[in-house]
Amino acid sequence: MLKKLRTPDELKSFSVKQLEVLAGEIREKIIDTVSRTGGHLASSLGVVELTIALHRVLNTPADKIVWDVGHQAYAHKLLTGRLEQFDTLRQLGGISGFPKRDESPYDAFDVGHSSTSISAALGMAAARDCHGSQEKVVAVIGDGSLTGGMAFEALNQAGDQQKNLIVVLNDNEMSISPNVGALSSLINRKMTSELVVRIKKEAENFLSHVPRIGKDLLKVARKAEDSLKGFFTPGMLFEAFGFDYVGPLNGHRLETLIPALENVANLEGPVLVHVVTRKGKGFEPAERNPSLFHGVGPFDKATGEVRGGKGGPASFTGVFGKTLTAMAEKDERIVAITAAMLEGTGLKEFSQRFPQRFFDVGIAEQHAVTFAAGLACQGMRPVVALYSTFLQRAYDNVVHDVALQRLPVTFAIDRAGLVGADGPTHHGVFDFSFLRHIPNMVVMAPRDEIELQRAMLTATLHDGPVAYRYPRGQAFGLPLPDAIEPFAVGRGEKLRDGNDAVIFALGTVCREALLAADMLAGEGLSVGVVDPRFLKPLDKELLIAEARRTGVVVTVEENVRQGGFGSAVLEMLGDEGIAARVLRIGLPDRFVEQGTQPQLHARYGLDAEGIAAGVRNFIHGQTTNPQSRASGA
Ligand SMILES: Cc1ncc(C[n+]2csc(CCOP(=O)(O)OP(=O)(O)O)c2C)c(N)n1
Ligand SMILES: CC(=O)[C@@H](O)[C@H](O)COP(=O)(O)O
Ligand SMILES: [Mg+2]
Repeated sequence: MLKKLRTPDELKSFSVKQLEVLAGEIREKIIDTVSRTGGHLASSLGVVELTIALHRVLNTPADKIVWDVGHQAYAHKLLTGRLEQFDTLRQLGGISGFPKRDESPYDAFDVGHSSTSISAALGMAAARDCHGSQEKVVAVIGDGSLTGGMAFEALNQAGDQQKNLIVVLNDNEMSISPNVGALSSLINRKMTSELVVRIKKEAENFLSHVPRIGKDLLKVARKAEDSLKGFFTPGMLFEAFGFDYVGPLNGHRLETLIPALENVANLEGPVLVHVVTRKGKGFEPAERNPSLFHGVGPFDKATGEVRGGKGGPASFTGVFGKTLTAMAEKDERIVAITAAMLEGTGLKEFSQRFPQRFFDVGIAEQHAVTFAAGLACQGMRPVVALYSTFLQRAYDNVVHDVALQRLPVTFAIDRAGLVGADGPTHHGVFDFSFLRHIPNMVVMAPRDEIELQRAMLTATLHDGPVAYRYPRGQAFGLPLPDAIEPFAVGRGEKLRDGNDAVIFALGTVCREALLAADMLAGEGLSVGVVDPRFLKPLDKELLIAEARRTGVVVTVEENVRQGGFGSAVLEMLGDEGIAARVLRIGLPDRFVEQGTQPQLHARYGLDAEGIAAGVRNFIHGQTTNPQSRASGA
């Protein structure tokens, strides 16, 4: 059936039985493909019926479906003409793991970061009303993504404007890990007993003071099933925002889901449809362990065993998590904060060892940073572990709430550089540029895991904001020393002498620069390598001395060239009046596509061969890096 389907419009002629068969085929295709490509399996499996029902009821692409995060849109892709390309999912040159307007007219909004769907859908609804057209606009948001503040900013405006807008809340009680926060307790109707007692007291107090009807209301409330626990429904929350509330609906029963959505589609004003689904539905290992199968690498579809999961060096994330836990044993001021990325940021062990000093704030990066600022004001040493791409959300909080007050907040920036298959929404290639101009910040990029530990200790000893960044994936397997030695702030290290040119390589690219220098030595070129360690403050003395000595400088960074480390070196040399030729190797002024990390490093001249080619050409007089030119820099 899936093979024969040409457009989602054809779903309108299918019986519910046929649609159920189709759902099975879609699941099979998703499991089979993701078992080879890796990807966001559990979230996509959970919304197969919901996706079918939406496409059956709506007239897409005229009607708009705005997926939040977009990691659950695989069924949507299969229903909207991408079956043939589906095997290329998340591969270099293949289809994206997220909705993309360039990829299909059915993809209404580009996404990858969470909590944007209601804002974007409301914008579309407002535009529709300006144009005087009639299309329907639907935002589909998960319970995890609803913890992001932007979702509430949008609900606030939507309830006020009363535009025709449908928000589908896909409630599977999971973010990547189990969902957190008071809101999730309300939505899942699993209020903790303290919360129930508190609400009960407050509500009874309130109701007993309502003139005339208060006492009756109180009686009703008391009689309600499970006392007041049953009286408070998630619907009340959304109704308070001016939405009509429909639900909770079983998100896997097409025979009830379709008519319910048909009714909703005819309602006026904003409507919130609460749909309950099971993350990983239809693949037992994913249902059992939805966190593992949230974003998973290739696996054996017969057993659910994830391939290549064990063995090999620890990841940078793993070294960070272990080291922070060890440091927290010695320093009681250290607390750790994650924004819904417990496993992703390596904080699981810390959370178990120090439950009182660990905070998962939900998908709320801005709040995470300002919350850390509050902790720091009161003498704690908060470490906010965020992916580079998600820290973008909290830029003003870093500036205004942390740096301005010179608060000792540490930013542990994971997934810095090119992350691979998630692609342009997730590459962490801007943090050098958006951090280095902030006064009071210290910014480090360790070249390996030993240096990561040193950066971590340096951060806890420094009385002000510090950031250090490290990449996705395995570290180099270096033996970690028993004692960690902190850096002197602003001091780099010369790793190799050379007279024809010097490479300043910041971060894990340093290792590739050393390999490049080896290659060039084989060709008779003498190239030095310096690890600057600090993006800010720069080790001026060392960098200027090396620039003066060789007169030929090559900077290397896994960040956009605009405003990054190379720019900092150019500014320094300009300010100091040093005449040196400078080549900047880094990422171009455009969004980098998806692909494996090695593929992308090679494409953008950031591996040893690429760096060697750039340096060789530059020494021989070519003024720009050929790799960057070929890739559009
Ligand atoms: C701003 C931002 N922070 C963090 C993430 C990482 N992330 C992706 S999906 C996800 C959980 C989303 O949970 P939910 O919306 O409930 O969707 P589900 O996977 O349960 O279907 C998180 C934390 C993100 N994409 N964007
Ligand atoms: C959709 C999303 O934002 C996350 O699931 C992200 O893909 C996780 O990335 P890692 O696999 O690097 O943890
Ligand atoms: Mg969820």
